Amino acid sequence: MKNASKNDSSKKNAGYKAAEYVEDGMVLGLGTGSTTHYFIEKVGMRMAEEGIKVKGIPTSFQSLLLAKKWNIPITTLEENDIDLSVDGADEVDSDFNLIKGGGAAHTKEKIVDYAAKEFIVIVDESKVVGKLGTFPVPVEVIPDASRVVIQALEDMGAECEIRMAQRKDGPVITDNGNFVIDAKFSEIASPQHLEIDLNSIPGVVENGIFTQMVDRVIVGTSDGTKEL
Ligand SMILES: O=C[C@H](O)[C@H](O)[C@H](O)COP(=O)(O)O
Repeated sequence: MKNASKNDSSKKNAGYKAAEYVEDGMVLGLGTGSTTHYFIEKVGMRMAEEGIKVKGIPTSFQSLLLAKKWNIPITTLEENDIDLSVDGADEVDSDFNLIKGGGAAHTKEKIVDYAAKEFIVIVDESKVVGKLGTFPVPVEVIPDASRVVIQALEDMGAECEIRMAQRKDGPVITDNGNFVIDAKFSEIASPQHLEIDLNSIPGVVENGIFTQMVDRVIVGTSDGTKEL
């Protein structure tokens, strides 16, 4: 699913630009993925070089490890509100609707990103689309419900695959112990409605459509950034 190294300088430009929005004392939502990697890196560098102090709420085990690497103190939603969350996306449209979950982290990401006072999305140009839906919608599902959820998704017109692990036999297991079904819809007419409809299938934990929550989209290019 991932397109990790291809657009690295664009991802770095986007991640580093987002780190300019971080202020001393902020609690940050730390998204997941190869673009957010650069945001976390730059926040860590600013802490070391400028002496700013922040705390982070990771959205995955991957972002927890990265935060630890850069000495960003970890906190939780129990203890703190989030000032700013920064996260990547697999697709973003002109209304700032997103598909996320290419790294199977969308459930925690949605909790953290929705809870933030400000949410910035960082992408390279390949993620900007006219209409969502080329990228299949990741749907996290309780393992026992997989078959019936696939049936319900197919009834809604999707082609479905349980996401398979690499270097492990069998399905990807999320940080929450669940499976991910990648659901390819031929058309997503209304992201808002689909986001709600998918979550009303019993057994679905969360889906990767994010709507009505993004404040700013920073697009990294090979020589800088632009905003949508
Ligand atoms: O589950 C993973 C996340 O939603 C990522 O933020 C998304 O897949 C984008 O990742 P990347 O920046 O690696 O393309």
